[in-house]
This record gives sequence, structure tokens and C-alpha cells, in this order.
Amino acid sequence: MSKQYKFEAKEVNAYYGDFHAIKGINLAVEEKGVTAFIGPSGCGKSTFLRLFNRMNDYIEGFRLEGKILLDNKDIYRKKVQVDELRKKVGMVFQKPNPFPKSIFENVVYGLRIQGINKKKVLEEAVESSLKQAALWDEVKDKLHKSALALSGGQQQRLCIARALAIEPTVLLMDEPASALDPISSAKIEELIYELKEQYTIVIVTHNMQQAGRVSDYTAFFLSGELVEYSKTKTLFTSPHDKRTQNYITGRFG
Ligand SMILES: Nc1ncnc2c1ncn2[C@@H]1O[C@H](COP(=O)(O)OP(=O)(O)OP(=O)(O)O)[C@@H](O)[C@H]1O
Repeated sequence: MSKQYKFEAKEVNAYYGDFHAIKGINLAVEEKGVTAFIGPSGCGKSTFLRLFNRMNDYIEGFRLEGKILLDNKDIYRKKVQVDELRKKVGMVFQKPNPFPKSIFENVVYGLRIQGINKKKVLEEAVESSLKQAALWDEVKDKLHKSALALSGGQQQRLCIARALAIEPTVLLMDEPASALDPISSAKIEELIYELKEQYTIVIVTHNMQQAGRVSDYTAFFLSGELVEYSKTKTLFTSPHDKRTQNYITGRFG
């Protein structure tokens, strides 16, 4: 039997209207651990990432060809319920986007939508998600204060806690640390390192050092194509493709 991956993209092409943004990509993401997508601005990293939880579905004129499998099942087949998919595949964005609510209500937001309102269940979820997101100690005495009063780095960890509360198996992260100061950014990296034991993490990053530090596998994209995909160490120390080498040595991008 062939190996089962967490995600598999098969012959994937994606279009915004006439614009061909993703070109014939095949890529398999290992279960658990971190896979990083790198490449110059506009190469299609975010578009490709967003395919994994059908985030591009909302964009007018967007069209997909090929298949994206999660646990061996096509997530674009007709009977898939997108909200169910997103329970399994959480997402964290570049800019922290807490809701204008308390820290507590931010974390339990997804659970309340699922109709879970039991106080004890919610309290447990808040504590365990905030602990996993390495934020608990900083906020445990002000859970009912506004999330908007937190620092940017704390807000981003809160958004990670909010994503974890619905118990996904995958976390998609689109440049999760790029809007943060270096210390907050380092905290997010440490957190990713902790979480990868338990979750499959796919991260888009502009920062090659960051990709080198946090990821197990790295995919290099250029103009909508996947140029090279391998173990992070291999990609950064002995890339096969000249274009990868040029990019990682700073010759373009
Ligand atoms: N909603 C959209 N409508 C039309 N074109 C889009 C849309 N979103 C992205 N594109 C185009 O698709 C291409 C890939 O964009 P994408 O955001 O995926 O790249 P990226 O590698 O993530 O870039 P960056 O690192 O700058 O975020 C770009 O040429 C972009 O202009």
C-alpha cells in the first residue's frame, strides 16, 4: 500500500479569472511536523496554502483544477461541508485578528458556534488552549478583559489558541510572525516548534531563516510553480535546482 500523507495536491492548477496562479503542482505534506512554503512575493504561496481549507472559494472568478486530498479524501468533492473541513484545518493569518470580545470569548468562539455552552467545558477548553498557545500565564487573571488590550504578539498567540480550541489536526499559518516584533516572533517560532509534535503545520513565510529554523520540509515556489520540495536541511544546504540556489543565496526575490 502506498504511504498515506496528511495532504496531497495532485495536478493542481488555480486561476483568478484568466490569471494562472498555481501551475500543475503535485505536493504531499507529511503528517505532523512543519512544512514551510517559501518564495518571492506573488509566487502563489498564500493561494496554495488557502486551497487546503478552501479559503479561496470566496474569491470571485477563482477556479481550481486537480485534487487536494486530506487524509486521502478529496476536500473539494461535492458533499464536503466546508465548516466541518475547517474544524479539522484551522488557520492563523498574518495580522492578528482577535474579535472585539474578551479573551475568554475569543477562545471559545468556535465552540459556541458548535452549540457548546457548558461552562465547565468552555473553561477547560480555554485553559488548555491558552496553555498550548503559551499564553495562559500572561492572561489567566484577566480572561474577561478585552482581547484588544493585548499586545500584538499576545493577540497572535490568542488567535492560535482560538484555532486550537476546536481541536483541529492541521494548522495553516500565513506568515504568522511577520507583523510582530523580534521577541514576539521568536515566541511564535518556539510555539510552532512545540505544536508540531501534535499537529500538522503548514506555514507560509518570507523569512528564510525562520523556515530553516522551524520547518522539517520546505517547498520553494516561483511564478506559480513548485520548483523544489525536500527536507528543509537539504533544500537549504544542497538544493537541486539553480533557481532555488539563487533564491536562498539572495540573488533574487
Ligand atoms: N483575489 C485575487 N484576485 C486576483 N489575483 C490574485 C488574488 N489573490 C492573489 N492574486 C494573484 O495571484 C498571485 C499569487 O498571489 P499570492 O498571494 O498567492 O502570492 P504569495 O506568494 O503569497 O505573495 P506574498 O508573499 O506577497 O503574500 C499574485 O500574482 C497575485 O497578484
